[in-house]
Amino acid sequence: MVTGLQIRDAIVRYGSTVAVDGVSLDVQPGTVVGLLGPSGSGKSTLLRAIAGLEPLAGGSVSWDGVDLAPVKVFKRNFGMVFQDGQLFPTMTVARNIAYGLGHLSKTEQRDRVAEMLEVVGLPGYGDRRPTELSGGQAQRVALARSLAPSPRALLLDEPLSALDTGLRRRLADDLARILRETHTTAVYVTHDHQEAYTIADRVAVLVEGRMLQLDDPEVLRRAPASRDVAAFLGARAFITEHTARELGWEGTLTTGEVLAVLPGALQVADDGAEVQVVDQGYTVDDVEIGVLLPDGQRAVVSSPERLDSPPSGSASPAARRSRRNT
Ligand SMILES: Nc1ncnc2c1ncn2[C@@H]1O[C@H](COP(=O)(O)OP(=O)(O)OP(=O)(O)O)[C@@H](O)[C@H]1O
Repeated sequence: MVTGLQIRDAIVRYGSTVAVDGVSLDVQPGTVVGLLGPSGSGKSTLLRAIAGLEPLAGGSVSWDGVDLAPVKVFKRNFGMVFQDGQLFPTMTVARNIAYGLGHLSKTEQRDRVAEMLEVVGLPGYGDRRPTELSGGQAQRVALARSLAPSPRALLLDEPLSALDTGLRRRLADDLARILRETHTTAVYVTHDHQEAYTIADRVAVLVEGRMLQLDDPEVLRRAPASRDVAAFLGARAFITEHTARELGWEGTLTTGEVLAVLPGALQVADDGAEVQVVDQGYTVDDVEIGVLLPDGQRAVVSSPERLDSPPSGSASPAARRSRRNT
């Protein structure tokens, strides 16, 4: 029997714009699928179509094999969390979380609110107003409010994007843990690769309304299905087996395959190949050293520190494979 969410050949149009162009994917119960793609790639539109907020021009959205087309938004039993949690400003945190719990008794509501505050790490915050919360706390409350009525799935649209980078990383870890511990079925929209890899069991890469690949993060990084996917994942250089071997790589490629050099794929090593260093710059995590590969392409080598005298760096390749060539 088919279980969970099924999207088949979904098409959403705004006038002449095809925002979602024939996307099919399944979300198994208790798993999280990330929708990752650049701005305007159709992520939010697909999420809204799943929620029933945008009509499909073609295809279907089903739950447990039942077509949801005739089911109204509020009857679909999906929870939603947006970039700005949209808490009711005049209600306390507790009343916000209890909002969808009208079918329970007052005592049951109180217990559920306390349980949800515990889950999102904010026990004792029930009497506060949304204005008395930090951005991160407000998003946790929004999550608690969406989870409280036990929706069959949660649809999250860039829920962390209004937060600063450090908080974002921490909350992404928390969110991943909460979704797993509560066995929540979820679709998670983001344009942040790291966030998608942290939170989602499988990640769908959307570009211009089309789904280019759906895989777990490890497979996406190791074997992007095309140059477009690899480029979106950060590859700037695509090298042949010959060049890869000059860099010390020992694998083999089949005809037509090239290696996509993803961020972090090349590292400084004493016994690596010699390459010309063209520039160096700091990132939050490490130093990025711009180098010229033997075939003249520019690539970036990650290093914990700057090279003091960089006449020739050396790079040990761990480049990732792109299955398709041009
Ligand atoms: N209400 C609308 N009316 C007309 N066109 C729209 C509307 N909403 C989105 N679009 C268009 O549909 C396409 C997909 O937009 P969508 O918001 O789904 O992308 P996205 O991947 O979520 O982008 P972002 O990451 O910037 O939020 C874009 O070309 C956008 O301009």
